[in-house]
Amino acid sequence: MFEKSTWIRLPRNVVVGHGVRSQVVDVVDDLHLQGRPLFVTSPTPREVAADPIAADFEAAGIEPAIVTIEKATFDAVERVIEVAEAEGVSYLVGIGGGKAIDIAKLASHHLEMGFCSVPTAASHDGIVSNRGSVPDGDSRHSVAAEPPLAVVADTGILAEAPWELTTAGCADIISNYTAVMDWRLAQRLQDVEYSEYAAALSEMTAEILVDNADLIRPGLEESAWVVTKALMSSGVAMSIAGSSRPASGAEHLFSHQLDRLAPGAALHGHQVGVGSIMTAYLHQGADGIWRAIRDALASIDAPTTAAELGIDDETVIEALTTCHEIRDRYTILGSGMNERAARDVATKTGVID
Ligand SMILES: NC(=O)C1=CN([C@@H]2O[C@H](COP(=O)(O)OP(=O)(O)OC[C@H]3O[C@@H](n4cnc5c(N)ncnc54)[C@H](OP(=O)(O)O)[C@@H]3O)[C@@H](O)[C@H]2O)C=CC1
Ligand SMILES: O=C(CO)COP(=O)(O)O
Ligand SMILES: [Zn+2]
Repeated sequence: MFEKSTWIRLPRNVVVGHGVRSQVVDVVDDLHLQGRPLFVTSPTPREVAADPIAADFEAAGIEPAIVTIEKATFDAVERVIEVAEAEGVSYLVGIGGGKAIDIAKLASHHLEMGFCSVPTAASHDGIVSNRGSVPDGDSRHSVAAEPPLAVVADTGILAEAPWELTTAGCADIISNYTAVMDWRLAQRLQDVEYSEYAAALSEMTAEILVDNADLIRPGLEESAWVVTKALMSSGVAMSIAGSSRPASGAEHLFSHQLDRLAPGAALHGHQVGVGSIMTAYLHQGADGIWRAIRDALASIDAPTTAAELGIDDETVIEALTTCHEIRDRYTILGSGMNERAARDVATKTGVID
């Protein structure tokens, strides 16, 4: 008898466009969310978005509680939970980059409350996904969490955010190519759970972004539009899969390990982009897609070398040779690369000198 079942949890309202920040009140109303919200934000997003949105709520007769967090830590998640309980709020709104949104996501999961995502930076595909990522001891990768009930992405705000945040979001999407290669490999060799729909959506998202790379330029609001739609699509692929597999393979292992070895040196998306150049080479060799990935990254001003990441060559080698250990996720790295092989791929792809 066929007994498989699946739950795909997706946002109900996705609103993207110029000036849609002022529609957060309407979106919440449309979802029939009652009572007071708790806004979870961080310092700059508070100024550019959370305070004006709070004014819209006040004008509608709803007084939001606000927590401003400085760092993505479990202490911050605890603080948000405490404030939510003390203020008697009934839903959360994460307003900011990945830090604020992931903290709101994890807190809402714990509180069993709905939450809405209002990104102020198109910096990675966690803005829509059902995955939350907050450093936990040595662990840096995402865990299952609450997906947002709604996403409101104001392209006016996203276009004014620092350009490198947008190029990081693009690179996170471009890395879907190698994430899907790893997922297919793991399915063939380890029979891991696999969704052709999620894999196809993730790959197609990377393709569309690369095909539109010439629209991705600083100061162009259309760039924010193209990138945000890709981030949404990639987040949906993760929700369909019920895991981050469609958007996270060995290139993400490499990035998570860099986060431990060189904390804060580079943005998540930039690290996975450089990782993707190398893991594409490992999958397909010299004549494969690695050059196209490198050229697409270069064309949008994303880093393609260790030096551009601000990370030294030896740290790249250490991350490459150890990152297979950090998670139970089968990838092209198998049971690990030795130092010579790591140096070879990093040199041949120009990531190190
Ligand atoms: N859930 C998932 O699948 C994933 C989650 N992540 C998580 O996301 C976080 C990283 O995300 P990221 O967005 O880079 O980090 P942040 O939220 O820290 O934002 C990066 C920087 O951009 C600033 N900023 C945000 N929006 C604007 C704006 N509109 N204008 C000017 N500055 C702005 C922030 O300011 P300020 O410091 O004032 O807040 C911060 O300094 C990490 O915690 C990581 O673990 C990463 C990948 C995937
Ligand atoms: O960043 C992600 C997808 O782009 C999430 O992946 P991880 O599960 O590896 O954290
Ligand atoms: Zn990512």
